Amino acid sequence: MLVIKDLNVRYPQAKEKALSNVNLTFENEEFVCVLGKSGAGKSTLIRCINGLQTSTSGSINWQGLRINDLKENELRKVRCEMGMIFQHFNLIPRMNILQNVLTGMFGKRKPIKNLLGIFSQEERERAHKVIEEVELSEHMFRRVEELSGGQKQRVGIARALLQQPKVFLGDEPVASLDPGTAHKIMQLIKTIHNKHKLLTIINVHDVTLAKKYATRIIALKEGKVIFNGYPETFNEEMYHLVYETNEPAFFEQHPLVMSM
Ligand SMILES: Nc1ncnc2c1ncn2[C@@H]1O[C@H](COP(=O)(O)OP(=O)(O)OP(=O)(O)O)[C@@H](O)[C@H]1O
Repeated sequence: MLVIKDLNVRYPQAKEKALSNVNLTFENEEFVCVLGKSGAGKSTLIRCINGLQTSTSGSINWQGLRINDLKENELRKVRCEMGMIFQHFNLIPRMNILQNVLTGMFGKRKPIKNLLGIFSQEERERAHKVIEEVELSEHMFRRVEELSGGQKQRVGIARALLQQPKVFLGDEPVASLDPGTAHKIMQLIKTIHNKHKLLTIINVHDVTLAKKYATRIIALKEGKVIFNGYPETFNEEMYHLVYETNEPAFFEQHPLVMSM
């Protein structure tokens, strides 16, 4: 269980808080999508959860451990339990898929072994298995720079999966992809989420995707939680409030999209 209590984040020199009195509880195996306008605080929230961003006040408890009080080596262990995928993939372009995926193990190994690129047979086999899970086995030795965006995100997912995480975090993982590919990647994330029984927390801009895949939606506005509930209850009124727009909500106009 992940419990966030009275979390506040104010960046140095910032006038407003990026997160303001955030209180949230996540049960293991939930699939949560976080919505909000640009600048609402979504990335800050994700970065706080994996300890990349320190909080100004408040607490984050993961399985009874207070993340924001941990020393660097303890934090490293917690981060190993949190696989992360990114909008721009954060891969090493000149390295091949297998080499990129193997970096997912780095947190749990001796630095010298990482530096020399020494991996046991068992470690390589595990890497092959996760590459198979994201359906990239036949491209294993291709350089990442030659891949499409969707394939790159599959590599990112395989790398995170190799960590054997308990939490899967995504900071806009489908924002750089076309709508069809975005659906395929969300479907893959959901399949992996179900198979590995992960707690998944993902920032998305696309409400339709959130409503289709999430078991819960959280919406942030100016650093505050303004919606926390079932996807089906995130309605047009809430859409207008979150995105400060009078435009009709696409998902309400096209019920067929919801049944895709
Ligand atoms: N490193 C930083 N230093 C100062 N201010 C920051 C920093 N990172 C984010 N902010 C500010 O904190 C607020 C929340 O930003 P955050 O990136 O968390 O929002 P977001 O909802 O993820 O936005 P986007 O959808 O555009 O990625 C914004 O006002 C932003 O300008």
